[in-house]
Amino acid sequence: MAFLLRGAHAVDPQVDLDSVCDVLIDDGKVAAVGEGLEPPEGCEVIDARGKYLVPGLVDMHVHFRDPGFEYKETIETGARAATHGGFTDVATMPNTDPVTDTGAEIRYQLDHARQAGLCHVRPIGALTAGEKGEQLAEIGDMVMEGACAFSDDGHGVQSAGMMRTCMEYVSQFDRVVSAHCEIETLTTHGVINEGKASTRLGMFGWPALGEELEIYRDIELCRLTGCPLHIAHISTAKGLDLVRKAKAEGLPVTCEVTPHHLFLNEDDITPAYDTNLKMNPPLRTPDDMAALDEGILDGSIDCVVTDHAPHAPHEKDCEWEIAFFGTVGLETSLPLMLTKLVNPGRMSWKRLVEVMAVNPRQILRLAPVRIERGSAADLTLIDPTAEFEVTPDYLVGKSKNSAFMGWHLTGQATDVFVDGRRTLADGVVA
Ligand SMILES: NC(=O)N[C@@H](CC(=O)O)C(=O)O
Ligand SMILES: [Zn+2]
Ligand SMILES: [Zn+2]
Repeated sequence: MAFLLRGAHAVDPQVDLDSVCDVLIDDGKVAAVGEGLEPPEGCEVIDARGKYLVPGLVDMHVHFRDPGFEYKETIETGARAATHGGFTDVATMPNTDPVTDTGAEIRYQLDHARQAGLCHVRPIGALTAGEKGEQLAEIGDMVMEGACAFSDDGHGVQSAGMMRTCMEYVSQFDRVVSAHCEIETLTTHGVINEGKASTRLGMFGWPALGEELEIYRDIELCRLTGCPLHIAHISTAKGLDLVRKAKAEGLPVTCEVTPHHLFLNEDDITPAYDTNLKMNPPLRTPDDMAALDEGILDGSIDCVVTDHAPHAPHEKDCEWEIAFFGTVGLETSLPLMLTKLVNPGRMSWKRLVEVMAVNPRQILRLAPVRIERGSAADLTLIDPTAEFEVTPDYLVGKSKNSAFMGWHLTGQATDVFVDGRRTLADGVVA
């Protein structure tokens, strides 16, 4: 099937493209980019005037809960949510049951993703067997089967010696270690950021120091081992300063931020105590939020990820202390970035494409996708003016635990193409 997208504003900093043009998709590839293109026989013409066309969006940190917790999300329902959110690629974290720590588990995910037939699913393998932090996982086997990166996300690897071994081992392959930075002896029992929020509410605090110390440790291990390091869901101003310094020294260090840490802080938790605002790491202070905002705009933060963490109603509809950690995010990430940063003119479209498409592909060692002849036709078409409210019905994923429920947002993906197949058509998942 061929498609001619007419009159979209195409943005791709990789080929210095930022103009209104036509794009022809044929045989899974971008077949032509130009003005006044004529549709070949049997080609579907899509009126894309007023919309933006960008290289397909990538979310390099999601939890699809499959296998093991399919009541929260499956690879199929997660892929539907990703597609609805405008993504062509997602990288899935290995804290499944069993943990994704062997080649067979990587193959399971790729097989199920193929059956779903929507976005590309790029499995991240565990660093240690069972994410127990004791023995190396089958890292070589997982590379062979297609693991795009390695992480024990859900925890930090607590032992510095074990983390060193992991990084030495991974450094033999062209892969990055994504580190959930948290020293658990500092965060045990914590349910909310330590400081004003924990004191006022009388709840166990979760200190920023737990993240900052482990970021420091992992940067030094990166220096020692040469293994590329990616800091997952960075949430503190000091942690970001450490990443900035490491980058300035030329170390192979990158980091990501979530929309919830960019657009919410600990003061948003009261008065409602909405447990959808309980996540790991916790919402931090307004000052941390301001530092992350600066970091995503100035290039210190490399990409935006959702940490899409689906949970069932009974795991959230309870007291704050016992609620599970996490919020879904795939279907609100792009709309939030547009509403809060791009539409008000604080972030350029070029920068949006860098943080949501170009940089995550680089970090995951995926082939680049460009809006130029011959590239894979993995593309996202965006209506920056579409207004909607985040409601349970708007979310097509299996779980509805969104920290942004009830928000009014402007801008969303209308169409997605994956290898030239139209997986989202006028806002409807194929
Ligand atoms: N972020 C969360 O609050 N939860 C994640 C775990 C994680 O990303 O560390 C989960 O798997 O539920
Ligand atoms: Zn994590
Ligand atoms: Zn996570």
